[in-house]
Amino acid sequence: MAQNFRRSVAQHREEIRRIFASVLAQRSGHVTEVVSVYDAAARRTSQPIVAPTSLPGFDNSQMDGYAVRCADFTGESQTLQFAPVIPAGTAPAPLESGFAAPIMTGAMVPAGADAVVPIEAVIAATGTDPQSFPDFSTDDYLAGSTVTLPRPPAGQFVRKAGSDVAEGTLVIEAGTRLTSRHIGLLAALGIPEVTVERMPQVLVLVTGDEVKTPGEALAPGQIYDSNSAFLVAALREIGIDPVRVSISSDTVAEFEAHLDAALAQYPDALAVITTGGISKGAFEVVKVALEERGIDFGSVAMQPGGPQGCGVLQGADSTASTPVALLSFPGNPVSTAISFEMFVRPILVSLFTESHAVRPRELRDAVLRLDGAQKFITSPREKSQWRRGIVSSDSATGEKHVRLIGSEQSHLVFALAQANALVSIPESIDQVSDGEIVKVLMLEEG
Ligand SMILES: Nc1nc2c(c(=O)[nH]1)N[C@H]1C(S)=C(S)[C@@H](COP(=O)(O)OP(=O)(O)OC[C@H]3O[C@@H](n4cnc5c(N)ncnc54)[C@H](O)[C@@H]3O)O[C@H]1N2
Ligand code: MOO
Repeated sequence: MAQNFRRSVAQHREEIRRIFASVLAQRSGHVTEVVSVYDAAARRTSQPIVAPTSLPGFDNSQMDGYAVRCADFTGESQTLQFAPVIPAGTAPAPLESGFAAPIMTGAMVPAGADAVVPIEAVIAATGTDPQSFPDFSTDDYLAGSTVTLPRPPAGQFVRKAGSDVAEGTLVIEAGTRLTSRHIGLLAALGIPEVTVERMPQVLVLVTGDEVKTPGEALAPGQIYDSNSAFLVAALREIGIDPVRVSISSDTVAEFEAHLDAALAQYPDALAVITTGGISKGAFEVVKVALEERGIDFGSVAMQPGGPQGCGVLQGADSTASTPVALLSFPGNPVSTAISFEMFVRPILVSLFTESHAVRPRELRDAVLRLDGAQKFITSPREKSQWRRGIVSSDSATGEKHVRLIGSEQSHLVFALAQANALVSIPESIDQVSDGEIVKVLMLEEG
């Protein structure tokens, strides 16, 4: 039976955590997918990766210089004839005794050569610049020219095949979260694709007769849908795979049709987030449709974002073959954004990502700086209020200050976009004065 709850933010967050845990517990293992190495950063490998080749793949030069045979050196230096130049990316002929082959960094060391003498070490012959190579545009330099080089230790500046990775080495274990450094290694090994765990899919379904997609023409009374754009972007930021379902009108049948079609199309979806249609109006489509399916609606002592719904959509009541978490957020854009910060980000980050880039954000202290003559702000007692703020650091003391931007109203998308923090005014407090320390939740690192 659906319930009308009243909860604190912490209680509602725990309820949503429990919902995700129960949905996950009813799924078997990870679904995997193959992705291009270029798209694999931050993904978790589902198979061990073994080097298909050695790195380097062939002996190559670490320096621009001359490939030589050490055995040719009878004294501390040796004058040698020019062999043809070896640019990177070519397969050289074996180096004959008595010759030195000009060789570029990364070029294959020819058979027979066992050291490279860098160009800087060339011993000057009268009237020559030892620091530069001859003109390779014609073969003239091959005609009887010589170069005098100091004796190198065997192996000098030769990067041996396999000295980095030997073919067959286990380079990345299953279950590794791929960093950019892993991605570079995979590409170096010539691996174009990797099998990774599929990130959970979250379906985003917004409602409202008045809500249109940017790019469409607006009739009087209509507005653009910003909630789905926000949610898709916010989910992507934490590595979740969002699916924007088309906008539903405020009719129950249409909402149900959209929901069921989306669940059928994405049978592995972990969750659905809806926005709008859950408060006290005459057309609360989401609430009406989902209460029938066992989703609870009620209020959380929070502003914005008071009206909330959550639960598990069970297969028996919908086309969902596996249980799906369902979260319903209020339609106001700032209410949706703050609901995401409170009830989605911390839970999905802790369940699915370990990257420090998306760590759950922590509350920090900042000194409230009110504008002008304003001495204090008020907040409804018994509600956790989240105001939008801009936090900056005092350049001399390093102390953090926060200035409020916009009011407490939940339609102010410009103020939200300008904010870099949410300012907490807890349930127990109904007034905060200029200069008091408040807790801030940073929306951007800094
Ligand atoms: N009599 C009462 N009225 C309202 C109450 C209340 O307690 N008593 N609560 C208010 C609060 S708080 C909120 S929040 C909203 C929640 O309403 P709904 O979730 O039912 O959302 P809607 O009515 O559908 O829309 C609210 C608001 O947001 C705009 N909206 C909706 N969807 C989008 C979207 N995708 N992108 C951008 N903006 C959207 C919509 O046009 C409305 O302006 O209820 C209050 N009312
Ligand atoms: O709670 Mo509503 O979410 O303030 O605007």
